Amino acid sequence: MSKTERAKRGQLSAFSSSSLVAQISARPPEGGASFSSPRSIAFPKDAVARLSRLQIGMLAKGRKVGVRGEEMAAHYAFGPEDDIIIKHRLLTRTTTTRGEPPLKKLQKKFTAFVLEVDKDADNFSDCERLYKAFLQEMATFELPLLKSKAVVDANLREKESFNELQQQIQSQILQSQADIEDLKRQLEDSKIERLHKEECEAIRRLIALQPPRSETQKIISDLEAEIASLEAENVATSRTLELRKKQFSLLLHVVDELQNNIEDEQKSLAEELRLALDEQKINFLEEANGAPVAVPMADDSEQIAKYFNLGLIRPNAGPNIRTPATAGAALPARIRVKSKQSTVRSRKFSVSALQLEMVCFSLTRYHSIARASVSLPENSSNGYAGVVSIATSNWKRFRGLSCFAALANTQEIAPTLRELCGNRVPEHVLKRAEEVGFSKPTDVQRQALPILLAGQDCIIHAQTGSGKTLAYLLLIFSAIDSRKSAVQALIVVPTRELGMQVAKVARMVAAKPVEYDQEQKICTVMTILDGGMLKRHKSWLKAEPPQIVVATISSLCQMLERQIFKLDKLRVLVIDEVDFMFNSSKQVYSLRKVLTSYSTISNRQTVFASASIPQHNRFVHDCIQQKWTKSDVAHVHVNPVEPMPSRLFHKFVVCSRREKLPILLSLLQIDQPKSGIIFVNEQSEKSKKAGNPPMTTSVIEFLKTSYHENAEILLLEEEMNFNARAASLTEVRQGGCILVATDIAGRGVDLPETTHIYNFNLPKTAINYLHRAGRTGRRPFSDEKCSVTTFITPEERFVLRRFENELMFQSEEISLN
Ligand SMILES: Nc1ncnc2c1ncn2[C@@H]1O[C@H](COP(=O)(O)OP(=O)(O)OP(=O)(O)O)[C@@H](O)[C@H]1O
Repeated sequence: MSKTERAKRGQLSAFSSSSLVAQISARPPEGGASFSSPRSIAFPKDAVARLSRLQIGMLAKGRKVGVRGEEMAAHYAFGPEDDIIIKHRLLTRTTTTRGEPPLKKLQKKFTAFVLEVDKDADNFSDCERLYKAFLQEMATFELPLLKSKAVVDANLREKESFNELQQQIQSQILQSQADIEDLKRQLEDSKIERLHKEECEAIRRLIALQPPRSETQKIISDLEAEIASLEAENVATSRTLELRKKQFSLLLHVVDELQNNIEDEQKSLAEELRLALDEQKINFLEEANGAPVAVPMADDSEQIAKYFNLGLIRPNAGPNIRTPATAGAALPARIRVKSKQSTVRSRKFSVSALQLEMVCFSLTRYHSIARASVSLPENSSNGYAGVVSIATSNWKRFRGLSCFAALANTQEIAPTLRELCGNRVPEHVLKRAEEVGFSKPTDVQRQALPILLAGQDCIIHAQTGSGKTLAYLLLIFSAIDSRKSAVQALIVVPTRELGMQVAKVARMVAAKPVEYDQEQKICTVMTILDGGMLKRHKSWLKAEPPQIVVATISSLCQMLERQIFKLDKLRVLVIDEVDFMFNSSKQVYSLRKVLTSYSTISNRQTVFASASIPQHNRFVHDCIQQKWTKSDVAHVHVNPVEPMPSRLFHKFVVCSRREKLPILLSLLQIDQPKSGIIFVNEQSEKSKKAGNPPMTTSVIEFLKTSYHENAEILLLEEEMNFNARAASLTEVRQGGCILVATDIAGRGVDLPETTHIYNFNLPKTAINYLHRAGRTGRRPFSDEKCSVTTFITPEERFVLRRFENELMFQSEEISLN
């Protein structure tokens, strides 16, 4: 389409059919032009006269057209929408053979007419002709407009009936939906009814199987009688037991006294003997000057008689050395058996010179060892003041010798942590451990470290607060290479709190000691704990993987599943609080995966640790069977007859539930604990649903309003967020706080300042009691007495008694009246 055509169309489009009709019908202004066109047509002044004739004729025609236009407009009375439709149709529809839209054609005729009028010539007849042609063209519009109007009317009517139909359908749909809902409800009801009927039938059948009521009542009354008699028997047995206990302790006391008397007597006789011997040998020893001393072999009947009288020698059994106090001052000593095959050394003992001599004497006298000697060097360079040397062709003969056994009864000199670790643990770690006060090993460290450092898998089973963490950390430091950036040790813990604590100890021991000049790459420790910062860990692991990872099982598995890191370089895997992890249905699946799928026993050393491993023999068997550990796994069970630290003093208060809070307050006021933990059971689901506040809240609120001593009251429970929990623990570590906590603080958390534990609710199991109680008495070499007080209702007494039997402790009832 050309520009001019588009312009024309634009002009025409500004012309609606109605406006055209209106324009045509408009009266001409007085004395002005008789026709108005889309563009205002200005007649030149000199042409007015010439046109006057034409004007008169046109005026008449114009009026005619105008009247006609008004009639049409009135007849059709189109609205603006119709106007648009008609305009569109008139502009676009082509009805003529020349293919022009009607309006364009009409406009052309109108334009031709106007131009003719505009001509400066006597062309009235042309104007007349063109005017008629224009009117004729206009007449052709009448029929299409009527048709359109009819179509529009029909459409409108159709639309209305359609709307009506739609409304009807809509209401029918709504009705049907309501019917469907009704039917559904009926179906559900009938299903429930059927289920109830089936249940009723099953119950009826079950009831039919039961014996008659009278028979059951008889059985119940028989059982009640039996229980009553058992209870009576139990009471009688308890009384007898109490009596026996008292008798036994009296007996022990008497025996102790007797033993003391005997020892005093022996001491003075031994002193006498020593003086006599000294006198006999003084010259000989002086000559020897540190060289091996020959023990008299011939004619020693007098000596034997003396030793025998002193009770130091039993015939055919060798020397009976019972305590280091039996003779003279104690010296560090050792027995050395030298043979062709090898040299065997005994442990280090604390014995006196006289005892060593007696060992030699015994060996030569009773075991026919020709070459037995004792050396007593003046200055001991090797740390031993005396060594019994036995030269023999077959040392195995001496293994079961009573003198070894006898020396074993003497007080053994405990090795230091450094001696235990030897050169397996890096020097900077040992130095740092000593710097923070870990120089003497605890029992569990003494027993477990040789096994761990020899590379054996191990189950460390020892009392709470006994130092298991340091034992496995020392193994880790011995096994990893701090120059290699790879996860070489993994410690899995059950809670975030324990994870944070283990990581803290690991970082503390890994740090560079003060005054340590040597260049040393310190190994890094990462914690992956629940609710932790996955993104930060990802980039850390990507940039430079840490050597040690401390993780809770769920977070760890998340990372392993997403392959954020792998355990292909793992050398040590530690599972702390292992019994808890295996007992938790949420954790056990992931734990098994870590033990068997993500890493294998052949590539790593596996360590399990806990203060409570119920059915430990079964557990050891499972470890081997399920391939969680190698088959030579060692079970280091320290102090199995005393599962709890002996310096805990157990007490209990019997009271009703309502009395608990005031009694707790009175106890706190009496005990005045520097630092204490009040353990409260977690809120049950039933209580939560009933909308009751948790017990922790009640205790906290009560203490905050009633306990006015100089101690802050803090809270630790699962519902708190990670940061709030960490903040509570940090504050409690500083001391001077009373912590109200659920069992979340019961496992592994190390708060050495804690002196008092209060079980506001009786723990659910004996194991829970053990771990709660174990939050106190956590200074390995301290004698400080700590107390555990449990609040029980009268009905709970038998449960506490069961705990006492299971955990082998005794608790004392206290009364505040
Ligand atoms: N050799 C040591 N010398 C001095 N203190 C030690 C030694 N070993 C550990 N400790 C301290 O003993 C306390 C208890 O140690 P740890 O937390 O390892 O006990 P645990 O056996 O793991 O107890 P739990 O079973 O309750 O977790 C800690 O405060 C620790 O610093």
